[in-house]
Amino acid sequence: MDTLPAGTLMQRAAAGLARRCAQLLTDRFGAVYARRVLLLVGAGDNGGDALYAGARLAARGVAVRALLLDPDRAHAGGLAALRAAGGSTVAAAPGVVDLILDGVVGIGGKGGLRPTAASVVSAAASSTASDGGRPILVAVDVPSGVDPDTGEVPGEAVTADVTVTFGCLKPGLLVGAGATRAGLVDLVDIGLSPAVPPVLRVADREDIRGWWPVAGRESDKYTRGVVGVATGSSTYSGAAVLSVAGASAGPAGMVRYAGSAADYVRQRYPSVIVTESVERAGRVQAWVCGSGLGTDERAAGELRTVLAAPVPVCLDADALSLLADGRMQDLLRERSAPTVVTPHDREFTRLAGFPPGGDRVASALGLANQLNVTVLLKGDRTVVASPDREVWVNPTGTAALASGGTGDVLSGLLAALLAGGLSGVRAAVAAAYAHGMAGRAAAEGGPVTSTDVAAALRSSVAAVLA
Ligand SMILES: NC(=O)C1=CN([C@@H]2O[C@H](COP(=O)(O)OP(=O)(O)OC[C@H]3O[C@@H](n4cnc5c(N)ncnc54)[C@H](O)[C@@H]3O)[C@@H](O)[C@H]2O)[C@@H](O)CC1
Ligand SMILES: [K+]
Repeated sequence: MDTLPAGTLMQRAAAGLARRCAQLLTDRFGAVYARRVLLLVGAGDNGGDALYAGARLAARGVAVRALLLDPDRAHAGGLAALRAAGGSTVAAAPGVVDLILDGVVGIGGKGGLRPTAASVVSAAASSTASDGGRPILVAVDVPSGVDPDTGEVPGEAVTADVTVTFGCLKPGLLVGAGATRAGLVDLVDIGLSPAVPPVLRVADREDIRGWWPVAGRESDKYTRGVVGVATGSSTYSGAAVLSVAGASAGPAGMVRYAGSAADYVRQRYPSVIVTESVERAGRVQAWVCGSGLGTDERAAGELRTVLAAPVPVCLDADALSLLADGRMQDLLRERSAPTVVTPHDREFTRLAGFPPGGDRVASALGLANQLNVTVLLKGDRTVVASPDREVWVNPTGTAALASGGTGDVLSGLLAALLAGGLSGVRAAVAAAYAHGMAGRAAAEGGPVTSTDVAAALRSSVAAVLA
């Protein structure tokens, strides 16, 4: 990087940005020529990228106008290039705009958009495209107002259709409120190799296929793993059935159920070996414990037995409520086998003593460190963080999964992956990925219940592994 001339990276960024804009214009309007582009230009290099990209578009016959937020500090080279290519500046957003380039702030931005910038952005966004629709909004590097490192949106921010980002995927484009502001994220390679490994990784299908335990010719039901399900109760028998459904869609060779919903589970899943308590369940290679268990003395006893087992454990729902008790947390920290917890925001707050807040990655890492567990923090972009500071984001999430009982399916599947021999992190990431795909598949048939997600899970797993 030291050997590159200063402007080289900016030229590469601008070239990638202009290419993407040209493609968006062609897709929507059939051509690039004579389209109208408005650049919103801040005082830093982010504005410079926008100006150079604007110059490239102007050279292709686009009518490019630049609105400079701070005319005296606008990138001088970029502005000269734009003018030389036939572009011009304007004092206010024109009425007709086909595409807006948000070059207000990039990675140098602090806090939400300042008031002047916010009003310029909202005036521009309310202009009309030449086909009568809304202009396409393309963010340069990050949507201005989004914290690039955390995804926090502390005030006003741009909501983009597409974000063209340079060099690496910033965490703020992948998690939290920032992810929903970024729209589709396009990465432009500008020839930078990161000095440190990425903090945040996004799971893809190849990862999941590579990790998922597959039965070989030598496998039997025990070598494929036995998963123990300690969820539900006579009152909450549905939770038991949903966890068993999740566990059954995983790679484990056998599912054992232990709890007071045993009869109910036996009727629905004749292949599941049922008992009334964890103590009497026999050997398992991993447990899932919590949902529908209740929080009474009996439930606490079952959780203690699960925590004492020298096998991986996935804890959810009522188990997390019971863990708000500090003595239980000591049992957790003493475990040597992997533990995964799968909280939503309220459960996270109870466990950690603080809410996840805007920086979901830092929060998940903090809890993972505090409890010595892998944390799967549920959300639109579920975050998985391990005690050794590995962090993944799941890209398959869908609003369809925000429905009661879907978490039971997820934790059942996660435990089956633990029983199949995956590490806590991989089991969590793979379960979230497949669960998201099942949620999407279920949503194709209309409003989704957790039963639909459970029903879609097997074929979604098969599709991911195909
Ligand atoms: N660092 C690199 O290697 C590269 C950087 N590039 C571009 O350079 C950008 C970073 O440029 P800079 O460091 O100059 O910083 P930015 O352009 O991101 O922002 C700094 C400017 O924005 C103003 N500002 C800060 N917070 C604001 C807020 N909340 N509301 C309104 N204005 C605010 C500041 O007064 C300052 O003038 C990247 O995001 C990227 O677009 C690219 O050209 C490619 C290479
Ligand atoms: K921007």
